[in-house]
Amino acid sequence: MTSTIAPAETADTELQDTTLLTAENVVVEFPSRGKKSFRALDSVSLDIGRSECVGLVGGSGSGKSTLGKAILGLVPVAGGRISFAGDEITHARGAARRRLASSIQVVFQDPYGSLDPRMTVGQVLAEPLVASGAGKTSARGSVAEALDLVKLPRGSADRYPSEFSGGQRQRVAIARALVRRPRLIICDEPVSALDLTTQASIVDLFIDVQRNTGVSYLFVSHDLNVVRRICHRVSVMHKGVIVESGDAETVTLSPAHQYTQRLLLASPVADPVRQAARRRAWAQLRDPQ
Ligand SMILES: Nc1ncnc2c1ncn2[C@@H]1O[C@H](COP(=O)(O)OP(=O)(O)OP(=O)(O)O)[C@@H](O)[C@H]1O
Repeated sequence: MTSTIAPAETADTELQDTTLLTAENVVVEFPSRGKKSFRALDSVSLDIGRSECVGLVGGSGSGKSTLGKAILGLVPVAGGRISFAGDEITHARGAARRRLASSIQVVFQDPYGSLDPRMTVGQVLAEPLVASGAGKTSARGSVAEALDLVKLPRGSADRYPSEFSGGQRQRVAIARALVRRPRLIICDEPVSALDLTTQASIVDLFIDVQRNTGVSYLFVSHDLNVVRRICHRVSVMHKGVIVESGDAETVTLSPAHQYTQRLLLASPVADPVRQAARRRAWAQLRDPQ
């Protein structure tokens, strides 16, 4: 499907640079009662190219969401540097952060909790546009384009979130992220709350949206099978540190780090390729090089 929603304009100076986001040695610490502060991110480095999907996998509490929040300016960064489209945004606040809000969007795990039940889908989607000064006609056009992109009928704009299934609500949440034409979407476990069939259709949707708009994703997940399907590259986090990075196929099927091998063994297995990868992971854990 071809959409009229194009990626946001790029400045001439950026055209040579294919990197959209860079995190260098990022440190995030949280206060910890009675002890010295708890380091949730310890010198984390990662980059995301234009139109690229980079996966961030790891177990619960490994720091995946914290990196997303650091990029969004939702937690203070105690060390290191984050740049977006050539500009440093590590400590961006106020007007600078508000300008970034149209370029960096987020889709959360919970399609039930993330939509206001009192607003129609059209109102949910138009709200950020109207708040940033768009006229009603232009907002209506952008809402229709966003609904097209997520393959929901345009008539969905007049309905309430409660009238939709979990997968359809996640489509609405993706449309809300797209409506301001972002260049990067932080997808924080966006399919984890969905059943397997719906998961597959939403992953396919993310892939289609990327093809149609050129948007980049930081795709946070604990599921190696999901990131192998959608991501170009993957980084693996454990206890606030990136322990392994590489192309998605290699990291998810032939991981080098013991922690990733354990994640692979913990993931459900259905097809022969994954079964072979699991056998290799078992062999490596038993007999490390
Ligand atoms: N605001 C906060 N205050 C104190 N500790 C926090 C805060 N936010 C996160 N943490 C801690 O930082 C660590 C990393 O949390 P984070 O939510 O980034 O993990 P995660 O990998 O996204 O886990 P999950 O998959 O369970 O969401 C955890 O130990 C968590 O308890």
